[in-house]
Amino acid sequence: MIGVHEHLARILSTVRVAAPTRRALDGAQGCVLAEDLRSRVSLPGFDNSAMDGYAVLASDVERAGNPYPTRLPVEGDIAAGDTTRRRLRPGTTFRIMTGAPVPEGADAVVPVEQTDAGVERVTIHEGVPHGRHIRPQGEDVGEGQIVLRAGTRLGPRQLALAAAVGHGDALVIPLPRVVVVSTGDELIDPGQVPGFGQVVDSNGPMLAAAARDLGVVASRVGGVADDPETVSRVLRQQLARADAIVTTGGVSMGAYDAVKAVLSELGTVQFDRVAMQPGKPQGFGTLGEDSVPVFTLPGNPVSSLVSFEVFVAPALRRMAGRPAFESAPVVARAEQGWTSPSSKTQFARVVVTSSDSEPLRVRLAGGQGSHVLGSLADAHGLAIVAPEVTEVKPGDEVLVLGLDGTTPGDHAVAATAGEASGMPWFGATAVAAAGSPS
Ligand SMILES: Nc1nc2c(c(=O)[nH]1)N[C@H]1C(S)=C(S)[C@@H](COP(=O)(O)OP(=O)(O)OC[C@H]3O[C@@H](n4cnc5c(N)ncnc54)[C@H](O)[C@@H]3O)O[C@H]1N2
Ligand code: MOO
Repeated sequence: MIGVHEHLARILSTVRVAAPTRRALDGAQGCVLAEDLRSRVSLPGFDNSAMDGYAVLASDVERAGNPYPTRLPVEGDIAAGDTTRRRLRPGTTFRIMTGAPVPEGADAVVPVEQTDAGVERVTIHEGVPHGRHIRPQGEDVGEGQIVLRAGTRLGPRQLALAAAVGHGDALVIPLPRVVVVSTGDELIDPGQVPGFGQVVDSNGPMLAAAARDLGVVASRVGGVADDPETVSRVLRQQLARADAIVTTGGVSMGAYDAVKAVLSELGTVQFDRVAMQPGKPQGFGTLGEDSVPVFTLPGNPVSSLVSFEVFVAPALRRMAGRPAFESAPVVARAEQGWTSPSSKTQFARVVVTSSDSEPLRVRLAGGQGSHVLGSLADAHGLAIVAPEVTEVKPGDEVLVLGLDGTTPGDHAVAATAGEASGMPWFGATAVAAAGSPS
């Protein structure tokens, strides 16, 4: 038997970051940048108004107030999108909208609320100092400045910035395309009612969803018969469209374990018994001319999910140009005791709870058998119990790896502190403390 770290090390030293390719921003979400992006413009691109109001020379309105307001003639309107260059003559004003270019000669904007909102002439009740409510050109980003570094993952905010500074595309690491292949004569498609001896393919939808949750592209082939010729044909077909293949089932000691039979002859896949529970029978290697990584996961549903989280997810992140582990396990305290197999790393499915003042706490999410799907759906994380530990006692500290890309405790904080007390972070105090927009 080999250790979890040995199997993972072999995987991570084999998989490669995909070759960069240029993608339109709309198709680059979730990709990692393979180049530094420089701003092609300055942001804002021109001095513009932060308020709906009147562009003025501040000195013209400095005396405006009760009981003596200032009256100015309005030379016209400037709306956002107005591309005419205008000049403000001292002693006059333009009505201006938020985002519209400030006319040359104006050095402040009086918000409409401080006026009588006049169209031809405006009465200003309260003046503004020089520069007020003008967003100066280049205040945010300077032209030529590097705004996003190679290695940055493009999420909504990064895509917004890339677009705003003049880019329509970017050189990125493409998202790996994963194909999940479920093998087993007993499998039928989701939505069908199983007859005696039949089992619905739940691993396929689960692992494809887990891969998408991770931010890669996933598809699946369900119910592949436990017959070497069929498995071999399906794998060869999928090689053409896959950057990684994940199979489930057919890798233990059974007489009909076709995946093992086929891949023992093809490619570099090596089958090992990994000292972990669940997830003992594992295989990994590459296949085809392009050395596509192939992960053969055990068929038991919990075993396949744990194997995905521990071995496949880090590899896919690495292929996508991301760190293999983006969030470290957190420490939590066991609420109850449980046993763990000797000389194996145990990945126990746990429910995580938290309260404001105490450390995170965990309890087992129901039965721990490798086939137990009901409680798998309730779990928030996997408690990692070291091989030398055979018993976790109440109060012991354990490390917990989040499931579905979450950090353990996040959901618990939301559920306990949030819903129970009316989402205090959206409360009146929090909003007032955040200040007013400009
Ligand atoms: N003699 C031994 N038998 C077994 C050993 C062993 O060491 N010696 N290891 C056990 C362990 S541990 C595991 S894990 C399983 C792994 O088995 P396979 O990978 O060969 O998987 P199958 O036999 O095909 O299926 C196991 C189990 O999972 C169900 N299954 C399979 N695919 C799916 C799917 N897509 N969706 C839902 N459920 C699925 C299948 O019906 C079986 O019940 O081997 C032990 N045996
Ligand atoms: O590894 Mo099996 O996954 O122990 O049930």
